[in-house]
Amino acid sequence: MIEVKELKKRFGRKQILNGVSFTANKGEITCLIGINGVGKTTILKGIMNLTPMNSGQILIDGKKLNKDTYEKITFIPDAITMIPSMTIAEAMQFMQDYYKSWNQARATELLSFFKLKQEEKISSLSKGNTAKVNLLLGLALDVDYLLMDEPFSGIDIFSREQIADVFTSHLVEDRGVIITTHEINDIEHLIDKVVLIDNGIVLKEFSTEEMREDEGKSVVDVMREVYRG
Ligand SMILES: Nc1ncnc2c1ncn2[C@@H]1O[C@H](COP(=O)(O)OP(=O)(O)OP(=O)(O)O)[C@@H](O)[C@H]1O
Repeated sequence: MIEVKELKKRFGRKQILNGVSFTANKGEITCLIGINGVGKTTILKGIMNLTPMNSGQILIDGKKLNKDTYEKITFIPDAITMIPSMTIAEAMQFMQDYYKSWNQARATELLSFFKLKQEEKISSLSKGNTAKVNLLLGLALDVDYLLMDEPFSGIDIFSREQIADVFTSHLVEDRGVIITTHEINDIEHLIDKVVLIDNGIVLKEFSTEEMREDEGKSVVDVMREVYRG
């Protein structure tokens, strides 16, 4: 389980996070939602220690962040970080050389799942295929937790559907996923839990199934209530 406790973060005079707490379980997809600039990416970077927090605590399976906990998590940013002149095969080789946790069998499976050709250069890929390669490079690592920043951003509906399908496949399996997205409609049926961030705090944290069954509301219904009052 990832436990985020009372995270606070200021950029200059702007207090972005003001005591954010939530948990994300293994085997579940937890979705961070909130309007632009509310601090969703900052939270993911805080969990990875890429952005130092002013205060708060993060526990991974009960342990504070350390070298071993880092090997359990990977962060998939919203844009590919590979050199554009590389082919997909070269990018995969780079990951294999760099990460002990690289799982070549899973990478090969993801290539065919996303119908990608490994001889293609990253610079010549469509936006949708670039997003898929970006996901492939993260998903092929044998880690327990995946943090994904806006994996659906700026891509067409068919690519979005294909990317959504990976979440219900064994390629995500029993891993814990924290995802940020604006395309909630596409993935509402996949999400187990929602953490709604507003004004630097967690306004609501709920199970999508309980919300549907107990209150008959979708995630979008809850968002409308919160943002339109
Ligand atoms: N390195 C930085 N220096 C200064 N301000 C920053 C920095 N990183 C983020 N911010 C500010 O912190 C706020 C939160 O940014 P963040 O990217 O976490 O929001 P977000 O919820 O992910 O937004 P979006 O939905 O647009 O992706 C924004 O106002 C942003 O401008």
